[in-house]
Amino acid sequence: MNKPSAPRLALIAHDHKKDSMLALASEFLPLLQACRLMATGTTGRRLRNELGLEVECMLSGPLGGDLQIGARLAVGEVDAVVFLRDPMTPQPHEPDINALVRACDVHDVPCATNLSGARLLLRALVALPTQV
Ligand SMILES: O=C(CO)COP(=O)(O)O
Repeated sequence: MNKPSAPRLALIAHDHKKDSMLALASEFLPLLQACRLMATGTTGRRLRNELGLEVECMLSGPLGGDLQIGARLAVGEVDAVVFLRDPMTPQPHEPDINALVRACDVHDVPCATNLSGARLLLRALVALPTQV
């Protein structure tokens, strides 16, 4: 991956939100192709396999993927997060999810947790002068 100054974006979606993430990624494909992407395991593999995006895949969320992204974020290696959470389904790894969102707040990293917020965030990235 050779995009040294590209924004580093983390993409995460719960199971009922994965199709929305794929649709969102299609909508912003040129931007995402220009970003350095990381994702939780299943989300990342779908982005890679279905859209051909280059994505660094962490573990699946329930196995620690959110925590891996949180750890990278805490040391300044993530510029923005799109985390399409499912507010209607209890998650076994709720503490990990909260830890990641908390890390975004602690380190003041923009984090969109629904589609409308994600579109605003991605449009802001598109508007950055160094982008696409
Ligand atoms: O559970 C998740 C985030 O909390 C998402 O993980 P996957 O992308 O591996 O499904």
